[in-house]
Parts: sequence; C-alpha cells; structure tokens
Amino acid sequence: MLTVDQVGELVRPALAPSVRVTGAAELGGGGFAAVWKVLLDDGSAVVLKTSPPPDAELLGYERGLLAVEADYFARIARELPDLPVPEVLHHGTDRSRCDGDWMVMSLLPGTPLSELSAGPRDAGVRRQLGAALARVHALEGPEFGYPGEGRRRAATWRAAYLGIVDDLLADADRLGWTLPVPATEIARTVAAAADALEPVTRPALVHFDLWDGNVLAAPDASGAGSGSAAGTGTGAGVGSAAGALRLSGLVDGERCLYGDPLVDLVSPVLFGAIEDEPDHPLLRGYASATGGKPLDHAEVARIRLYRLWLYLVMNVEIPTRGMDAPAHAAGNTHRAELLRAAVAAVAAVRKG
Ligand SMILES: Nc1ncnc2c1ncn2[C@@H]1O[C@H](COP(=O)(O)OP(=O)(O)OP(=O)(O)O)[C@@H](O)[C@H]1O
Repeated sequence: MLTVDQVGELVRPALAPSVRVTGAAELGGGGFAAVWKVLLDDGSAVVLKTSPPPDAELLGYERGLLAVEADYFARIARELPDLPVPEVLHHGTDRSRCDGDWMVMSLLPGTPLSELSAGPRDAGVRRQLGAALARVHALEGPEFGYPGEGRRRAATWRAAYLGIVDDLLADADRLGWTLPVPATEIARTVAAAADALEPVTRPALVHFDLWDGNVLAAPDASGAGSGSAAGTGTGAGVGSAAGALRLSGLVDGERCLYGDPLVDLVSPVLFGAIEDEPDHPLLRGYASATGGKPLDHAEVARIRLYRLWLYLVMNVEIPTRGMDAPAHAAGNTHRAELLRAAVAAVAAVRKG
C-alpha cells in the first residue's frame, strides 16, 4: 500500500512544477491494480494506477498490462478524440521509484454504472456505450490476440482464441487451482465449437472488460443535478439525481486485444446473456452506429464461446486475486456455476 507521499512522488512527472499534491484516496473497484484519485492544489485531480510488482503471481496474459492500457487510451484519444477515455499523462517504469509500472491519467467525470442503480435511466448510457464501441471496433490491429511483448497472438482468430483458452487452463494447472469443469472437457468443448470462429477475419480492437464498474455516467448538460459529479470523478449525487445521464467514461483498458467485436457484448451483461435481450440498449446503440441487424445463430454461437472465456478467467484468477479464502466461498460457488453453465451452453449450440 502506497503512502500519500509516495503517490505524490509518482504523479510528479505528470504535473507542472508549481502544482502540489494535497491528498489522495484509493478508488474502489481496483481488483488487479491499485488506483488512486490524487487531489491537486489548483483544485483539479488526476488518477494514478500502479500495476502489481514483477514478482506477483499473475495469470500468463496479465503481463505488461499497464503499457497496453496506456496504448489503448492513447490510440483512442488520437483516432477517436470525442470518445471519453482518460488522457495518459505519464507512464512510468523506473523500478527504483515503484515496484510495478505506473500510469498517471486524467480523472474522468461520473460514477461507475455499478454504483448507480439507475435502472431505466441508464438505458441512454448503454446506448451511447454501444455506439461508442462500434466506433472503437473500426480500429484494427496487425494480428489477432493480445498486443505487447511475448503475449498470445495468432494469424487467425480461431487459433488466437484456442491459444488463449489453453493458456488459462495451463495457468490453473500451474497454480494448482481445481476448476469446476475438468480442463480436458473445456478444451474438448471449445475445440469442437471453434469452427464458429472462422468467419472472423478482421482483428478489431476490443476492450473485453466493460462490465458496469468500468463504464462511467454523469448527468448530461441538461439533466437535473448536472454538475454534481462532473469534475469530481466518482462523485456523489449522480445516483440520486433524477435527470438524464450521459456516457462520461470508458476506463480499465488493460485487457484489450484484437479480435471479434462480439467479444465486447459479454462483460456488459456480466451475469446474463445479451442474445436473450434483443432490445438491450447496448445492442440498439451498436446497431444505430453499424446499421446492424439482430444477432444470428452463428453470432450467438461465438458470444457463447466468449462467455465461456470470461467465466474461465473469473475462475482461474481466484487464487492470484487472493479470493481462495473461505470468506469468498459463496462468490466462488457462483463463479463455478457460471462456468459450468457456459460450457454447457457452448456444447448445446453445437448439438442444436
Ligand atoms: N481515469 C479515471 N477517471 C475516473 N475514474 C477512474 C479512472 N480510472 C479508474 N477509475 C475508477 O477506478 C476504478 C478502478 O480502476 P480500474 O478498473 O482501472 O482498476 P483495476 O484494478 O484494473 O480494476 P479491475 O478490478 O476491474 O481489474 C474504476 O472502476 C473506476 O471506477
């Protein structure tokens, strides 16, 4: 855990010489990295994110994530400047100053959807998210898979996906973590369904992790309570404001990769299935930007493969996130059920 003085030292390279740090508070939700809101004496604030130290036990794909996240935000800021991603102010790698990498970025206004319980009021935000995602998906990479040094990549999406799943199964084995479905059954199930991935021929930039905690919403300019959260970051007041909300931030781009745009339809409905909700606002927003049509059978088959992947990650990361303690038993039982159901759903598409 960093002290406020250490936080101040790390953000220093991103600040004008005259600006002073007046305080810092850890932002909730950072399960992988440590994330701080840092207050400055000019009344503004920035965000500091530090990655785990190099000797931390991580999953194989979790290498160099902060550099990848910095590149993701920088590329979107460059190519789609009206989309609300943080501005990267500094990316530090000096081990004499911090065990892990660190990034200083602008503080976006708003509150995560996960903290809002806004009900139908957040439909507009989800529509805007769908439209924004469609634009990010127009950006391409050179190959399928993860960007960055020594990470899983392949010339085809099928090979990248199967390799990513294999790597996660190898992680579970290395960590001695028993999965709720045997690794051999998972590998067999995805291999048998992998023909569904063949139509994907364009490596689109996908975020992968847009669950509600990584989508920020703020009152829109005309909404009641406008200004209560704008400028204060994860501010109070949005949840109780009765006015309309707007999409004010996409954060946590560290798990991005190049692949099928449909990957991004899974995390936003973390415990459900977007293909069972044809009127979901995210789908409507996405279709408004792409002229898209309802999801077809082949697309549903792919989405189910991606849900299996997401739930596999959520099971394999239990030991590395320190969630293998008895206090997490109920949550882990739920994760296990999700994975079992996802494997069965992939197998069912194959039979259907
Ligand atoms: N630039 C930003 N502006 C405002 N809030 C931010 C910003 N970056 C992060 N946050 C807030 O801090 C939280 C944690 O940040 P982030 O998701 O990047 O950390 P993480 O450790 O990678 O999270 P996860 O547990 O999802 O892996 C976010 O959910 C968001 O609420």
